[in-house]
Amino acid sequence: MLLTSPFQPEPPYTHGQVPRTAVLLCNLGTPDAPTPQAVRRYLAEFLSDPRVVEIPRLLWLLILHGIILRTRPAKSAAKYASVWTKEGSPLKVWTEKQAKLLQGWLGQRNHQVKVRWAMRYGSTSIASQLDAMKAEGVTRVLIVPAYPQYSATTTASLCDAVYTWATKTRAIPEFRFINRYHDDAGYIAALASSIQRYWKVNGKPDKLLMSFHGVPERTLQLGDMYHCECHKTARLLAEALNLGKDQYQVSFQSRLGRAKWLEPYTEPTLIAMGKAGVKRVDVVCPGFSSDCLETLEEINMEGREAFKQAGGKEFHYIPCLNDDPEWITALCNLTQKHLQGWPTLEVPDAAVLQTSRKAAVKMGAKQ
Ligand SMILES: C=CC1=C(C)c2cc3[nH]c(cc4nc(cc5[nH]c(cc1n2)c(C)c5CCC(=O)O)C(CCC(=O)O)=C4C)c(C)c3C=C
Ligand SMILES: [Fe+2]
Ligand SMILES: [Fe+2]
Repeated sequence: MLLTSPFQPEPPYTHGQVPRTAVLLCNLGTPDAPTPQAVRRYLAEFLSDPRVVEIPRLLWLLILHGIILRTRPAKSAAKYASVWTKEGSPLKVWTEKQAKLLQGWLGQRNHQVKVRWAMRYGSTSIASQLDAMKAEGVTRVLIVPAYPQYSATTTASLCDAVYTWATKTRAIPEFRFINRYHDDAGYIAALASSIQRYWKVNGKPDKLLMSFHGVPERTLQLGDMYHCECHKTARLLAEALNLGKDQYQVSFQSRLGRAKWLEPYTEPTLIAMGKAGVKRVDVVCPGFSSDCLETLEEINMEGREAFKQAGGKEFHYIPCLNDDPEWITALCNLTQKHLQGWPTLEVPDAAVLQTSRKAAVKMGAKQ
């Protein structure tokens, strides 16, 4: 039966049992290839987002197009090439794997929930995944950011992408957003276990450096709680590891531009440690749930080099949680908690469907 009225039920409603609740695991995004052209495309979209760079628009667009997009893509592409895998960019590979595992974990608990993954910038966009979900008859979507700490530059920007898609959509699904899980017990325990496992094999360092992605300091003055959430994660992690205040440090990496960002910066911290006679430092990046350019290249390559050149002897990089089973379990528990009240196994109501069809026909819809 073909209906053309505004009350037209969407196709999946006319079929049998369909999963109608979905989870969308969202990460930042990454270039399609480690080439200057692909990196330029990615950076142009990323750095044009007013959530990411909050300086007067015209001035920024001049700097972005006049300087940054002329110089950075080639340099960044070479860095991406140094971490690229056969399957593609590590950020994409891990995010895809996490979504697959989360689907399996939730399935084991008898949830008829479809799990998809998306990137805020670049391919496998949030809009394309929401379109695909709608085509599958999904009516409720839980947005799960890959960022444990809330920042307007990342988390809020994901929300913007969802809302923008919604402005162009007639029948909008119900949405829920997880904003933060920086102090989630499962996330902290997974981090602590992965570090303890690493130390069991490799011994312990003189210092553990917990390096988080930086943001401009101004965002803190404007009310972004990111800085505080990173420090809370670090404190809880140190407590779980039984570390004294002199055994760990927090720093912020990946600064871009000349403005002051959250301090202390990671690289100068590593240099200061090397100069101060710290023999072994282990670096962990608790704010990144997947290894990516910022951890594999900036920390494990550039950071290592900086520490050693400053006189440090041993540098260890402790990988991100990636596909760690304890982490996937924590993600599953977190997801389940936020799905509460949403039936995740549902049979479409045939009576309601019949009534809406009759109403549509009455109003002139063709059969
Ligand atoms: C003004 C610039 C940037 C802000 C603010 C920012 C915040 C921010 N970013 C992440 C997570 C990631 N960033 C990644 C790469 C990356 N970040 C910036 C700039 C800002 N980030 C740039 C220009 C790049 C691209 C790489 C480069 O050219 O240096 C990545 C890795 C992407 C990958 O492909 O591997 C992640 C992840 C967070 C969590 C955050 C704020 C809290
Ligand atoms: Fe970034
Ligand atoms: Fe970087």
